[in-house]
Amino acid sequence: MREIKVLEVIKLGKNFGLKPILKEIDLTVARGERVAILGDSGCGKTTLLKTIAGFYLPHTGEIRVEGKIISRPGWALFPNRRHMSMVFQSAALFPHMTVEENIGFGNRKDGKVSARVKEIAEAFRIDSLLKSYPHSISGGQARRVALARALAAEPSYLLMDEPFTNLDRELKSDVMTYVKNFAQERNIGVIMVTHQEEEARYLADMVYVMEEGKLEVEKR
Ligand SMILES: Nc1ncnc2c1ncn2[C@@H]1O[C@H](COP(=O)(O)OP(=O)(O)OP(=O)(O)O)[C@@H](O)[C@H]1O
Repeated sequence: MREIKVLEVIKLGKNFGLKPILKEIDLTVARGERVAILGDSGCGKTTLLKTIAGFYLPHTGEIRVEGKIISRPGWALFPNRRHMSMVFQSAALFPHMTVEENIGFGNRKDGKVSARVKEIAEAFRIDSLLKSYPHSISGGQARRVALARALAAEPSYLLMDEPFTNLDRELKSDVMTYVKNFAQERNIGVIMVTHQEEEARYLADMVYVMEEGKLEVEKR
């Protein structure tokens, strides 16, 4: 049988307490495809990404990667076994590690990885910070380190929660172009959550809109 290289979210539901946050979400993202999700604050975008990444269990439905179930009610494959990288809204760097160690985290310390870390750090203009610790860098720099860490792992799927906020215009454009090319060249499936329509249209092949826990293809 032909291998299906696709991430499938099927009728996914998630509650916090009694409140339904995600309602029967269906979403398919193939390797090499880029999807953006637009939506107002509080509609459930972060909850969806964290459920796909394996940090939350769904209440209904399931998530499959290449045909295999990775999340269903009562069971989820560990986040670090999913070949996914998640860029959190808060950057979430490891405070006791240098920028270089943060970016290289999760990779074997071979020459290939250090060359990749160096290349990404240069592209994101954080190469002068490699020996610094997260407490001594700015919010925009921390966000670029978080993005660099996610790319350096060369995931099959990249999940990004508002990844380009805090970056000035010129830098944002360079970083977005680099992420887009990186994903394209390596056949990485991307799901990005954002409030910015411009970012969504630039990065993604397909834009969805989320409203009160429901996901629909954007109607233009
Ligand atoms: N851990 C949690 N426990 C209880 N309620 C939560 C939790 N996380 C999120 N919520 C609630 O779920 C709803 C959706 O939150 P979520 O963070 O997914 O929204 P969002 O669309 O990502 O918002 P924003 O754009 O502001 O980041 C909100 O009402 C939020 O208060």
